Amino acid sequence: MSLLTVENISIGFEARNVVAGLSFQLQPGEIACLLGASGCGKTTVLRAIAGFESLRSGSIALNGEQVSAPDKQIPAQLRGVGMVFQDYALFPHLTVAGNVAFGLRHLAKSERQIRVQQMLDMVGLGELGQRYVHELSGGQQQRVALARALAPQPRLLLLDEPFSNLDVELRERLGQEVRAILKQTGTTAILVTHDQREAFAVADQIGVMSEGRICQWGTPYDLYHEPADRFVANFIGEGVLLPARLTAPQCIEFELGQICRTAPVECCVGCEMEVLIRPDDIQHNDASSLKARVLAKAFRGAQFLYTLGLPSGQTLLSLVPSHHNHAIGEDIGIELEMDHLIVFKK
Ligand SMILES: Nc1ncnc2c1ncn2[C@@H]1O[C@H](COP(=O)(O)OP(=O)(O)OP(=O)(O)O)[C@@H](O)[C@H]1O
Repeated sequence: MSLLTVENISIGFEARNVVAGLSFQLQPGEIACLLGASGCGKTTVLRAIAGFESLRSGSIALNGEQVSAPDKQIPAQLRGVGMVFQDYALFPHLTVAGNVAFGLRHLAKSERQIRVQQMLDMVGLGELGQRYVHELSGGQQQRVALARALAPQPRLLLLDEPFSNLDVELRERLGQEVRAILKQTGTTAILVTHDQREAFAVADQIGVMSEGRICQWGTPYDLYHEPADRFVANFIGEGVLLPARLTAPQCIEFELGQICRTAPVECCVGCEMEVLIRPDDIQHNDASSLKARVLAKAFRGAQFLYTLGLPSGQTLLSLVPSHHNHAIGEDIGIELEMDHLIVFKK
């Protein structure tokens, strides 16, 4: 049985619907992410699952038990759902251990102390239980918030932009750490974020959201390599869409040449389409007769991300090992190496 079933929910404020007919399911132990631009309704969905927003239509069930429907709302404190907020919402007047113990008042003192220490050890703060929150770094505070939310062993953990106050590098590292902790404890969780690197680091399944709907639900790999539409293709990863045409039942021709493979759209010979070219589809090869001009370059450590101009005026992106350091304005040889063919009908 699914741990969480969100079925066709709509949520609105006054005349406006901000979530419209949204559905998804989570299996026990699964980590999902709702990913989307600011204002698309991610937090509203999370709040509805927690029990803080009412539904206009649809239903939410936890372990098969309906907890939300238009005429029903089980109170938040009875749902067994934990939350980690963007600002951590830690209590400044309590020690780290006091914060983690907050949701454990139902346990006997000795049992509570053992659980608090286990949680702090798990998040790598075993020695810091007696510190106060202001004596910790942002990353340490984030871990206290996680330990506090996990301590009562919620059946579902909701994380609302939990890394947004941290710098980019720390975000990715903590994202991986949080994933490891959730997996270790078998916790089912939903992360809400607008940052796809964070989503990729943490989630098993991602729902890409736009205007209160889920456009595509899938693994990070599938979203990147098999985006369902132009919106997801543009939102996930980098890339450009180039004009193309079907020249034979299984051959697509465009400015960089011809690819003969079954196109993942129904289309007649002669039909116009667009092909998605990711930076990793374009290999640098000095010996290639296909040339493109370096228009811009961004150093990414091991690689450069080159923006390349084609003779038609179209631009491309290419990830090239950074020992190939070419100047802006230089023409370089490129070749196409595509494992995944992604096309959209015009
Ligand atoms: N209590 C409320 N009253 C009226 N409108 C609201 C309320 N809460 C949210 N909204 C509106 O609903 C829409 C979705 O908000 P929500 O916070 O769910 O988006 P989000 O995707 O989480 O955005 P962000 O990443 O900026 O937090 C926004 O347009 C927001 O202004």
